Amino acid sequence: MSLSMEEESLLQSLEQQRNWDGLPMCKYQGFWCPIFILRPLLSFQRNFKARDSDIVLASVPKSGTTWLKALLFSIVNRNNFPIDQSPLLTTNSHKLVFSLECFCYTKHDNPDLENVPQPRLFSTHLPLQVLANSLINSKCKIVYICRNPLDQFVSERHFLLKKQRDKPYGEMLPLEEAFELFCNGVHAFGPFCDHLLGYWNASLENPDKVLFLKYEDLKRDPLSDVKKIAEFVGLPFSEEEEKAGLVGEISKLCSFDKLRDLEVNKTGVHAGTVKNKFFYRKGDVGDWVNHLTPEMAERMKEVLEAKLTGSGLVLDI
Ligand SMILES: Nc1ncnc2c1ncn2[C@@H]1O[C@H](COP(=O)(O)OS(=O)(=O)O)[C@@H](OP(=O)(O)O)[C@H]1O
Repeated sequence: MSLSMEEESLLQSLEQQRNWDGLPMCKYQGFWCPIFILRPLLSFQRNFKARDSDIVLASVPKSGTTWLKALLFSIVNRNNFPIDQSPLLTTNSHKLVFSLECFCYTKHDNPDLENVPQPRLFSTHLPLQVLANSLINSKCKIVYICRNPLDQFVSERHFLLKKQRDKPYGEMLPLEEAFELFCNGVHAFGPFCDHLLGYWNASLENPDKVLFLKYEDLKRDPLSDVKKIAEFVGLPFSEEEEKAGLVGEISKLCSFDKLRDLEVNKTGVHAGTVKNKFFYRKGDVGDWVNHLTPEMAERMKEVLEAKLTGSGLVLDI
């Protein structure tokens, strides 16, 4: 759908810049919004009606979204499907948990979301400050995941390079230039520090509303985070479930190796354009050392110190 005249004139009033792969972006309410998201975002802000039972997964791209979608779906639906018949075995998690701005609101201004199975699971890469008021004011839950920004940057760059081979927007910037833009917060849905801080502060102010997770913790001890997520969304594992090993089974089903090796994730395509296999690369913590210099890591440490000091948020880099 194209922009209305009003939206077009809003766009013309906004600062614009290209992402590292040439994708056009505009600065809307403090964040770098890919322009193709602007209309869906405005529709979402205007029309989304949250339910108290909704669960929304939020993240900066490449922070563990695909993984957390699989975990959340499995936790919430554990009484609907036995593990060996999970829809995840034949369907990519992006098709089981819909993105609000990249899917639900892309074709319709006011899509019918009434029939999404209860509790409705959605995802978003949007920063907290632009979420629909209805979502903020309801009792719905937000599960946020963040990641070491160096790993996230490397992951995003690889993803864009692969995507670009299929559908180029323009020239891909050299690594150093892309990194400098990233450090300055210029990337899709950035600045990442503001994104993190928005949800981090909300999780401190209202821990029943926002659960703040780290990719690295999830890697280190998935069982503990799976239990934490279940409790947070009001579906704690019973003693019997724990004894039966269900927490471990869900973690194993959603593990990187298991999901990457499924036929659907080796050959399928997401939203008609992105190959599912692009969502599974290495799934490692600390892979940035193979791609970035110690000087780049130092630069990132300075950025984090300047932005996060005093917030209580510490990222392991
Ligand atoms: N199950 C599981 N376990 C651990 N890690 C996983 C898993 N699934 C995907 N990944 C890794 O997550 C990175 C992709 O991030 P996102 O899923 O947030 O991407 S997206 O925003 O949805 O496009 C990307 O990280 P990198 O490998 O570092 O590129 C994926 O490989």
